[in-house]
Amino acid sequence: MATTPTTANPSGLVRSSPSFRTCTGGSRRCVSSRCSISAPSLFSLRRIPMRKHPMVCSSSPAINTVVNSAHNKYESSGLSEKLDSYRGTKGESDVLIECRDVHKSFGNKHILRGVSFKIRHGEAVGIIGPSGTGKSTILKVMAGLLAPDKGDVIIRGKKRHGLVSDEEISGLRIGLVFQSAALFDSLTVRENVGFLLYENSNMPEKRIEELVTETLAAVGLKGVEDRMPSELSGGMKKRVALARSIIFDNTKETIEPEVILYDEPTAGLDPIASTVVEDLIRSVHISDQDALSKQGNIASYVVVTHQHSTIRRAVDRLLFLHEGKIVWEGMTDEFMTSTNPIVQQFASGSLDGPIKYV
Ligand SMILES: Nc1ncnc2c1ncn2[C@@H]1O[C@H](COP(=O)(O)OP(=O)(O)OP(=O)(O)O)[C@@H](O)[C@H]1O
Repeated sequence: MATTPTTANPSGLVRSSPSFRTCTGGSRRCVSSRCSISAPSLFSLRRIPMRKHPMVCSSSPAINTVVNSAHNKYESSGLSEKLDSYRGTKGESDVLIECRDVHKSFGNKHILRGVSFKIRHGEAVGIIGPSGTGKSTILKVMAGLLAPDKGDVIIRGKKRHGLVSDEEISGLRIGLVFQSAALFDSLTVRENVGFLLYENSNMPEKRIEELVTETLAAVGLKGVEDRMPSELSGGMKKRVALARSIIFDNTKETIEPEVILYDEPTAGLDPIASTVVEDLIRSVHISDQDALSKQGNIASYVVVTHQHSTIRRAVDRLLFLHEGKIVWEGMTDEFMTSTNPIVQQFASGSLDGPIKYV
């Protein structure tokens, strides 16, 4: 991806639920697009030894957090509605995240130019498109790491103002799993996976340890709790990152649904390791069962990917992003037979067609 985070920037820990917040009250948030952890929150860690505290993102380039509060008309292309009627789900009650006419620029580069779509409860959605077209950017906007310059992000019917914060609308947890896995190098696998619980929950350490072991087993990893990230293969790191994103405080009275956003989860893996990760992504979804034969608890997920195998195995519906807009959307099986020239060129990998590489 264009913005691979360093291991010091655990972007995969973004959560939108107060119970999982990464920022504690009054602390200065690091607003780097790669980091959602506030320095004081890290330094106030109670249960991870001080000497092991991960380096905090030191650069915090200001992000333009101005949200145009004027009502932006939803410039629907009509595609969402077509799909809604196709799937017989016209209601709004199952929409967990909606991006409505989202625009985002970096300097004079206009990356997102009016992106609109909805993620519904139970969906497995892929975002595909040429390099540099803004796929990672839209994931960060959905996660609340970047604020749109214009347009809205609506979480379960409520507009999010600015970046994800302590005051984030409760009712939905959002996990973001970065391509690089973004594990803390100086922490063990156990500490990485249990990080947010050690920091933010009142769960006894013993219970967190058990939960970490259980969650690692759910992603097919056993006996790696005491290993350091440097002792893991690339595929194992991705599975640890996945475990970190699905672990949650199950002692709470109310457990909100969770959406996970995966940024190129199979990039850099061999075909078999890719299959393992693709199947894991499916297995933690509510429609499936994890490695412990327990029903998954992830309500919906969104995967940014370039890999055909990931599209085939892990995704039901696709959004095609090109030049900052959704130019096509459809079910996965419609992708290869689409007559849309942009889709055809992308699917075939041809140099000839509307997509120009400079
Ligand atoms: N924080 C940032 N500051 C400046 N430019 C950025 C920032 N984040 C992304 N960009 C630029 O925005 C564009 C889109 O980046 P993004 O990573 O979203 O693309 P992508 O579609 O995910 O690409 P790829 O498929 O190659 O990973 C790129 O030109 C990138 O350099």
